[in-house]
Amino acid sequence: MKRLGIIGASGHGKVVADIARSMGYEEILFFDDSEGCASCNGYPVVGKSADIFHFSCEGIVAIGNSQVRQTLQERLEAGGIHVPVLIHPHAVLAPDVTVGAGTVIMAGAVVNPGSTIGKGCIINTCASVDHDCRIHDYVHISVGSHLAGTVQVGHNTWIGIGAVISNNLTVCAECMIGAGAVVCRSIEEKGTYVGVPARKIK
Ligand SMILES: CC(=O)SCCNC(=O)CCNC(=O)[C@H](O)C(C)(C)COP(=O)(O)OP(=O)(O)OC[C@H]1O[C@@H](n2cnc3c(N)ncnc32)[C@H](O)[C@@H]1OP(=O)(O)O
Repeated sequence: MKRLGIIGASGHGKVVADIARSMGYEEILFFDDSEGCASCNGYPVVGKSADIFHFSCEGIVAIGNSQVRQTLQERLEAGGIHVPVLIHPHAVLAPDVTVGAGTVIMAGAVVNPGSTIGKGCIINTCASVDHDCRIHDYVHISVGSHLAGTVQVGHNTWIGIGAVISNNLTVCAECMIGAGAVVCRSIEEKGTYVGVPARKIK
């Protein structure tokens, strides 16, 4: 039986569970460290994150915070739990695209030829990653954001909802690109960037 443990009984967790169900997982169990959380979208919450090691299942982390996601995914991998890649059947990926363990690709997302997606990433609903992009580990490309061709996004960076990154640019590690921002120049210093064109605010 295909059985998946999802750490994080949140809104994001619900979407991850739905993708897993559509990929043929027959049993889905949630694990969450908050108190008093019994179920998530009809699936049972059966314990805290550390309890997953007592169950015979694959495991994935459905937590938006990239540092927490990385810590927990590394714990799963070190504990010998298989961390799958989840891709919604209505996402479109070119055949040569490589995707790292623990990455989740939502419905309507498109990833074009020559691109690589690292570990523990979220390529959210209707986001697009065009040709020859390099998305490093634990990046989140939010709902409806668009990366043109040959864009690099560094480790742990979060591209906000509806943001746009123009072609041939790099966004370095540990950045937050705000909702609706348009990045027209490479970003080489970590921080929070918003607006059109995107400028650093923090
Ligand atoms: C399925 C899903 O839900 S996926 C998740 C999608 N969610 C997102 O993408 C969230 C993106 N988050 C944002 O855009 C946030 O506003 C952030 C992270 C950029 C900034 O948040 P904070 O650090 O809390 O900044 P704060 O709200 O204090 O704003 C600071 C200033 O920047 C401005 N600002 C904040 N965000 C933006 C933005 N996206 N575009 C333009 N200006 C912005 C604010 O108006 C404020 O300006 P002021 O000082 O003149 O009043």
